[in-house]
Amino acid sequence: MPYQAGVPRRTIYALSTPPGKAGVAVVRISGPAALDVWQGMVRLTSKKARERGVRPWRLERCIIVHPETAETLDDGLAVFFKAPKSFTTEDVVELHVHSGRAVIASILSALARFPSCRPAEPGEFTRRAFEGGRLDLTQVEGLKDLIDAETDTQRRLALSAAGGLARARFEDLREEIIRALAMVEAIIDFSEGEDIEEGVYEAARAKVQQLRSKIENYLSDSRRGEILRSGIRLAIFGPPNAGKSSLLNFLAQREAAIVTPVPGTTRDILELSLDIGGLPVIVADTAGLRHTEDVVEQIGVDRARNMVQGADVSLCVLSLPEVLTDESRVEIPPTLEPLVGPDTFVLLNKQDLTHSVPLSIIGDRQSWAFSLSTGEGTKEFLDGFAEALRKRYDLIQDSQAGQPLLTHARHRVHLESALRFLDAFLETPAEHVVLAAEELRYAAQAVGKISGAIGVEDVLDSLFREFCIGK
Ligand SMILES: Nc1nc2c(ncn2[C@@H]2O[C@H](COP(=O)(O)OP(=O)(O)OP(=O)(O)O)[C@@H](O)[C@H]2O)c(=O)[nH]1
Ligand SMILES: [K+]
Ligand SMILES: [Mg+2]
Repeated sequence: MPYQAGVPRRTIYALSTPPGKAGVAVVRISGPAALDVWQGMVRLTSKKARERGVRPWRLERCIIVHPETAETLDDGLAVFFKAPKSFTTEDVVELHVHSGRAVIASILSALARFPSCRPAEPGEFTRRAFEGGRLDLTQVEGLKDLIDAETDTQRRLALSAAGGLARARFEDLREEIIRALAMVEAIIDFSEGEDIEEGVYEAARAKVQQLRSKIENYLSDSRRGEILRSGIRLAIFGPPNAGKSSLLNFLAQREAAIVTPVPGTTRDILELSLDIGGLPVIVADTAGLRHTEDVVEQIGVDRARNMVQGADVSLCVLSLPEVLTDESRVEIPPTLEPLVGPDTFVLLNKQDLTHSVPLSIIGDRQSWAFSLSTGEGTKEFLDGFAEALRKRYDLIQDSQAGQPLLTHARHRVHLESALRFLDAFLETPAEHVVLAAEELRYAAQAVGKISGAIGVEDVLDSLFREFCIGK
């Protein structure tokens, strides 16, 4: 339930670690009655600690007792986070206990004895952190992405969002729009009969021009952030029997796809989520592309083409002995030409079947020659390919500067709408200054929606005073 002023909040509790047998479980309690829970259930083990009383932010040895019967439920540790310096910004108590079904059940049912406490709803601790202003929406998303992260890149991306990088950038943007708005508002308020400094409207326009290129800059990230968060979609394609399914199996390190000497083995698309050099990649194996009378195979071929066209990255696998010319050059088979773009990676498989070394590949596409049968050249491919992906997604290791900002489609939607409002402002002639101001207000709101901030009046008031207005 969202926070309502004047309505006292219930204290919530939940097991914050996964249920099951484990060394430690954490039960979290947040809200005004957290200290009552401490008084009722935590008995500090050391006499000294008992004499000192509750000290916030310190992990204390204790036994956990039932608040009514005083029966010992477990032996563990407890910590009190005093508001507002806690995750939720409320008083929080954490009980670190043994993770066993009966222990947890006894503690949760003891907590239910407090009339001011109730079990937390899913995500409610984070929701309180958001309502308490501890986290904005981008941080909430970052936190969720962090928990879901399966590769190093995703972890890094989520961690910087959770740490407030996106929040700070969007907040800056919103404040700058409000500054421009304050300039325009000044014109409205002071135009009648009073002198206003020359060129204020022009200054506001110049500022909006700047902001618009900043936003465009954020938007022109080739959707890197979203792609990295959800996984790079990679399509493996090529003629039948080139070794596409063998490649998928090599990348997955298991026999995921059927491999046979029969051309046309793969028909349906087979997708796997893999970690390639720390990057999340959704790899799709596809049917070999060739002309066929077989209806089923034809469907597979159509699907393969669509897959390649819709993928973020495509990898063309060819059988080296089949594409090598007499002059040791590689020729892309004409049937594949339309699908092989300048960004397509080319893999020349079955190097074990030929003695000649390929001299060049048409164009300057990145390519590797190897043999999936003998393993020759596969390590070089894997390292080089991961490096190429990192380069393509512009990931400068451990540098926040290289990290894309927009990790959710939602961010893009709001930024695009902000851009439209800024454009509308720029198109509004100076004599319609009231309408122009309205566009800027919408633009600020659109950016505010990214972080979940609402209302601009507060910031407006304080910023308004900063402006130098003629007397
Ligand atoms: N000599 C040699 N044979 C290979 C190599 N890689 C794969 N093969 C063999 O080539 C045949 C075809 O391999 P697949 O992986 O099924 O090829 P594909 O491209 O998926 O074929 P389709 O699904 O039919 O389009 C199999 O018999 C593999 O064992 C290699 O590097 N050298
Ligand atoms: K095959
Ligand atoms: Mg196959």
